Amino acid sequence: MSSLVEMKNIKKDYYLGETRITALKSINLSIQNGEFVAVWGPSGSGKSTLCNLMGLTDNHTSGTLLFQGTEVTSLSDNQKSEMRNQHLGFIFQNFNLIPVLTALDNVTLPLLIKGEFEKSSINAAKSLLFELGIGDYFLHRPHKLSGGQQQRVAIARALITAPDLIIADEPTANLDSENALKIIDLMRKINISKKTTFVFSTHDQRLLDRVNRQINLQDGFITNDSKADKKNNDNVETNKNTNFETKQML
Ligand SMILES: Nc1ncnc2c1ncn2[C@@H]1O[C@H](COP(=O)(O)OP(=O)(O)OP(=O)(O)O)[C@@H](O)[C@H]1O
Repeated sequence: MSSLVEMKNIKKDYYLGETRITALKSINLSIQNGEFVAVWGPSGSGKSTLCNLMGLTDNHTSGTLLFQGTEVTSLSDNQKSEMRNQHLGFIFQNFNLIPVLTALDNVTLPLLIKGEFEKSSINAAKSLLFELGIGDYFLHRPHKLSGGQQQRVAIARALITAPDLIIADEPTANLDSENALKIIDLMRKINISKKTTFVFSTHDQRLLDRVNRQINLQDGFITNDSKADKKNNDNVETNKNTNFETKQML
């Protein structure tokens, strides 16, 4: 079976006028279904660029990028949008919830965009919000929610279409360290229980013991790509049956 994402000799250049900035230099990696991966590195090392390429929201300059075995450069913009809608979910550091919509409407929207029926979409969104511990807040607009609560709504929105891969670019950057750990733990529980693959970027080394694989970036190169030992994973696996009801901790 093919990898979820495969990058071979990926390079990404940006241009500022005449000046070329090479953000990624010869990246080789593959992401398998079910992995929980942190991309870690200092500011400017290329984490967001890598997330954007994996999320099919930007184009690489050279090399080969396969998503579920399909060469991405062979796809039209419409086909890429379709692939994003069908297979990918996104979580952002600023949460990016629509301010005029309630938590419930924010989570329902991706299903309506996909053409699902309104009633079943609302029911699915509501039940997911309860599953993630924020059901009591479903009629709140984002500004009435804490950062941790907003990020939970954003996680629900990313998850509602049952994507194969969720890309989270610095999902904890705007959270205090306690809530940052809770959000990563929530993502890990979803990863285990729903088998959703996660790739998230961070510059926070304290989050790395929560992952089963870390990819370190420095100046556009992968300097380390390591998987956690089995023991570490087993510790997380033992939490498999805990539910997501952690609202008292938010
Ligand atoms: N749109 C752009 N135009 C020009 N240069 C860019 C652009 N986006 C990123 N860069 C440059 O590419 C390099 C990698 O940037 P990137 O945002 O991917 O790094 P990062 O590790 O995510 O950084 P941060 O943690 O600060 O977000 C940096 O030198 C950055 O200045």
